[in-house]
Amino acid sequence: MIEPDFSKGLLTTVVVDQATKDVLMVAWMNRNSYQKTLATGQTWFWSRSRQELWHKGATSGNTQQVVEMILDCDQDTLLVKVIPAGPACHTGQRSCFFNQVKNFSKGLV
Ligand SMILES: N=c1c2ncn([C@@H]3O[C@H](COP(=O)(O)OP(=O)(O)OP(=O)(O)O)[C@@H](O)[C@H]3O)c2ncn1[C@@H]1O[C@H](COP(=O)(O)O)[C@@H](O)[C@H]1O
Ligand SMILES: [Mg+2]
Ligand SMILES: [Zn+2]
Repeated sequence: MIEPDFSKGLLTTVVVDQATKDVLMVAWMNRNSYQKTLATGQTWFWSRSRQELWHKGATSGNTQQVVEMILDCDQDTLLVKVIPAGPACHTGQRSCFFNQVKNFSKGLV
């Protein structure tokens, strides 16, 4: 099995909805959370702010069932395709990405 490269630190992890392809959240994994994710089929992260192992949904119930894990070309970023049990974001939004900065698409073809 291909192995992640932890030599530069935590694995940046992009979580997408398997069905809609929406980006749900970006978080970080250490070796332990990576192994836990592989072993359990649910997402586990290393919370940088709380400095603790974090099983996504442990308190909210909004766990993420892993469908596929893909490493990028140099193995330092992980894409995880999931089936979410509920909103990914602690605000209740489905995705953490709802703060539109600017939309340049008007007038583009
Ligand atoms: N549930 C979430 C959650 N879901 C998605 N995210 C995103 O995950 C990112 C990475 O989390 P980190 O803890 O590593 O946060 P960070 O970016 O280093 O620092 P902060 O943003 O926390 O200041 C956050 O920036 C959010 O964009 C969340 N970040 C934090 N939580 C908290 O996690 C706790 C447990 O929630 P559940 O796992 O759903 O039970 C609750 O206290 C939630 O407030
Ligand atoms: Mg943050
Ligand atoms: Zn969020």
